[in-house]
Amino acid sequence: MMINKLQLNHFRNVQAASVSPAGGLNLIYGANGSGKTSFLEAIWFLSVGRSFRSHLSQRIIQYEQPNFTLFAKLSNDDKIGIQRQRSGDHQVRINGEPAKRLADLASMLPLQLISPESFTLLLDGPKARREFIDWGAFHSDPNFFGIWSRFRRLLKQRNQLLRQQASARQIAVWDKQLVQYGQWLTDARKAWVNSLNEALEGIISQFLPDVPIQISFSQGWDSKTELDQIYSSSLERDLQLGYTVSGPHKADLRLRVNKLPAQDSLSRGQLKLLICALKIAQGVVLSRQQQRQCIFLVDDLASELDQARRTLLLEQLQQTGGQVFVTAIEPEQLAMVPWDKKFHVEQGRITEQQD
Ligand SMILES: Nc1ncnc2c1ncn2[C@@H]1O[C@H](COP(=O)(O)OP(=O)(O)OP(=O)(O)O)[C@@H](O)[C@H]1O
Repeated sequence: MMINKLQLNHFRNVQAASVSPAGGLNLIYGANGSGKTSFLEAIWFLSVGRSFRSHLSQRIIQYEQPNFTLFAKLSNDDKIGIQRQRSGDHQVRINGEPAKRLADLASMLPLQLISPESFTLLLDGPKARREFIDWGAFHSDPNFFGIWSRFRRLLKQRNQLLRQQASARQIAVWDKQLVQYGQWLTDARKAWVNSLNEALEGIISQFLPDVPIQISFSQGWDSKTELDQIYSSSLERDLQLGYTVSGPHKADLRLRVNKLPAQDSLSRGQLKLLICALKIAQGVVLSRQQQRQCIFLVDDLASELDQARRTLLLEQLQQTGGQVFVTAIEPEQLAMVPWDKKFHVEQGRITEQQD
């Protein structure tokens, strides 16, 4: 999937912009504070329905404006429109009709973002890595979202019962369904991680050839024990604590170098390369399994990477065959690949540059 046309109105410092990006490599360049990240943020918003920088959508509306509007026309002619009011009201339209759920946007526009915020994938707790695995499982199976949502609701209900000190019999009623959905989720996650590992091998051998990285899936409970036994055997402890300690909601992706957590062993540049490898692998698996291309947004590609690694990263992104948006301060920083289109951003004005 790619974006053929993108329009932004009153989005951060962009008053109005209409661009037709290339299907391949797009460079977005301009000085600090010109609006490059805002451009990527707008694309992200169209897929996820929120920002990757601020939890408050009001902050994204251009100062003194009542709302912002985003519109994208995709390569299959689908259209996505989002308008957000300062009051908090918002409208999301897909092909002119109100969208039923935000997940529909995500499945229309699979995206991977590589930005300074992406370091949370390795530096923060397991939540970000779980979301990372679930991105793949979500795109690989249309049933994933429904089952994942039901699992979360059931877990919430179980935790509520635990806090209310409900009887074991009452809780067991919920556990039966929780086990069913939880096991399904876990199998879907395992399958995705297996495919991801295959794709990762090749990419990591290029990005970090001398670093022995081990990647393993941790399902969230002792793998030698069945999930129903986990829920029943830990019931007493769960009741004492008032929440469910183990289960698929604790799943994680473990990344180790010489048996140590990757974040404790790798340099900042190596961590960035590992994150890039993980994100590119997501797109590679998606296109292998679903014959769908993922869009890559790369904010400040040049930072923390030497010239050789910048070239390698750009080449790998290009090889995915997906649409790529990369930001840089100066185009000379990334002159090693032929850009399909270049856009200059200056004080929120976005203009396509001809060579
Ligand atoms: N709601 C808003 N209304 C108007 N301007 C805003 C709003 N929010 C942020 N800005 C401004 O928009 C500009 C664009 O920020 P952005 O982060 O997109 O720049 P950038 O080109 O990525 O910069 P850098 O190279 O420093 O990362 C900044 O100058 C910021 O102060």
